[in-house]
Amino acid sequence: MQLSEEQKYAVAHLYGPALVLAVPGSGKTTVLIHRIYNLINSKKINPNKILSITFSKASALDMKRRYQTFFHENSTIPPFMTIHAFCYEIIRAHAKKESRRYSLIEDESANVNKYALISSIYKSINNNIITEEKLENFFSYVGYIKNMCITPEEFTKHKKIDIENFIEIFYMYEKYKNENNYIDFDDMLSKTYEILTTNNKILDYYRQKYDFIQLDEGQDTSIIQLKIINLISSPSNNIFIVADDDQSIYGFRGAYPKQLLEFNKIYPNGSIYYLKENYRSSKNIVDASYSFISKNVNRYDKDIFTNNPYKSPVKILKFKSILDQYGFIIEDINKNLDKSIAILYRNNLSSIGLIHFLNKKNYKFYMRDFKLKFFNHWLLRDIFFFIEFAHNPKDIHTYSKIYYKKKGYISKKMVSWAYTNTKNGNVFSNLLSYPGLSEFYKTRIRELELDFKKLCNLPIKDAIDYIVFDLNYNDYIKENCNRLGYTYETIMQMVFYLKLIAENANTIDEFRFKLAGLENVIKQSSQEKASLTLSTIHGAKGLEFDKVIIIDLINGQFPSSSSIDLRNEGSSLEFEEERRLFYVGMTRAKEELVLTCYNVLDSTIVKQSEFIDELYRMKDFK
Ligand SMILES: Nc1ncnc2c1ncn2[C@@H]1O[C@H](COP(=O)(O)OP(=O)(O)OP(=O)(O)O)[C@@H](O)[C@H]1O
Repeated sequence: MQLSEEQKYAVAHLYGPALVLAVPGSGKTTVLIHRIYNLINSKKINPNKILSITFSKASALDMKRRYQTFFHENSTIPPFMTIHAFCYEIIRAHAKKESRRYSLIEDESANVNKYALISSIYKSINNNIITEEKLENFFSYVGYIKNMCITPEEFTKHKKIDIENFIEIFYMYEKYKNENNYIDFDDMLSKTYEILTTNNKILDYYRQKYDFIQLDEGQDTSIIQLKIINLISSPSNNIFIVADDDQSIYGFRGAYPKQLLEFNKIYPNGSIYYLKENYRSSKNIVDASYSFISKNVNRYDKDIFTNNPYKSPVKILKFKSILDQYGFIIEDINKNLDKSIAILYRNNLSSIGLIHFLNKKNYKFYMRDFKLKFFNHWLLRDIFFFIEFAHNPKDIHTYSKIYYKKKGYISKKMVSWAYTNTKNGNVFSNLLSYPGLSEFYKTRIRELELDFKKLCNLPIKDAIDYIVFDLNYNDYIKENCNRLGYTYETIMQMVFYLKLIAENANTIDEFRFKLAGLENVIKQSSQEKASLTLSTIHGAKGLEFDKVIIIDLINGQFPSSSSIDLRNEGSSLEFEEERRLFYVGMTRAKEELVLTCYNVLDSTIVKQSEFIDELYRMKDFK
């Protein structure tokens, strides 16, 4: 590969701080690995003295692989590490000196893990069980606080928090960890910073260990991360950062690209290099994505160009239904078997229906960063409870989990009565013997019994509809989804996927079997070597494909409903991050980019993404 003049200029940078501000596909990673090679081969620097810090484990491996393939290098490979791995090394070195041992509490299977710990602290303070969503939010807030170097009090001043007594729980969590030598991922950063600022010996050791530090994806570096890197690279300040502020997509975790804009304040003598040429994408894709991102207000304006030719126009396809969208994808994959294709989406959930379809047609795919939350979701558990109870109406235990989630006017008192007064009959006959029951209630209970008898005989797909709409589980969803951390639309999307999977399943065991099969396919797909990749856009950061299809472009999904609400209230930070995410998705494509949406999900009419409206207004995509 022949480096361009602007790339050569950056690669040749030797001493002192440097920031490379670059556009997508301009060779940031390429420059990083060439610079290492240059330092080692032309400047005879010891490879072990050049540390490259990446954002994720996957990119550390990717960069190492690219370095080896590019230079056929089998001698000493310089270190490529995530910031967390680097920090953990420092913590362990410090612990050894102090004869202490820290245990990591990230692993869910460990005896003491952060999830179990917070669940128990939450219960002791709020006398209530924390939901999975709140638990996830809790750690996301903690991550933000630690990465931004702020206090929980400062954090809650500006953020609406859905966790009761958050500050108290935060401090109890910190205290417990400190007293018992436990750390989580976020502590790796704060603890490292604490060690480096209080222990000169360790600081000096690491300053001497590395003469050059390179930082990839600088736009997603948080305040604490940059502080650590600044400390280690000082006083020589041989720090080389590559970044694109338009690709900053981890603001919710504390990424702080603004500090790049202040680079010259931190390092008045620092050099700034610009990489403006996109080598990856066709001219159509570069033009469309550039016009799109220019809508963001909070950004560096920069020139972007490509010498690549025009290829297929960017396509926007609107289907009648989500099923038509899947149909198109299958057809399209068949036509492009020789290409690398990525199907990208905003939320992990989007993959469920698609995987079901691909699996039915025996397509192999590689999947990145899937979380198996869907298969453990409360919606699924509730639906199983309903069907199981329909088959065993004597099972008061199961009934007690659903009686308040459906129509029927059954009170807690009545259920407790049925618990203790189990004659031999089913739950309904026990309920009917509740003392002083009026005719009104008796009629309702008899109706309910008939409802469950009917449910018992339905194929699973119809049973799901019957539970949601005839037994009014829908009302429970509407009233509770926000409290449980979901939009109503998301839950309805899940209901739809469950019905897709349940097709042709007549018994609950068949349904379980299908779900387990799908879960298995997903687990295996992370090991598959296939030309088709399925990924969230977050997971596809840094990658490239011949063809990219971004699916499910529905307003409320992408951009997310919370970002739209906040934008409408006057705060557009989150909305701009959604736009950057969309931009990252668009710029993964080399030759072809297809954006798809639909009118109807199940029987509900949905609205296409505002981003599609924006693109339509900018260009003629027909
Ligand atoms: N000088 C060059 N000539 C030809 N191809 C190049 C050149 N520099 C980089 N490329 C190619 O352009 C593509 C993008 O490069 P790279 O992945 O390094 O970009 P990037 O800036 O890190 O991308 P992004 O930030 O969008 O993930 C790769 O396929 C790379 O091989």
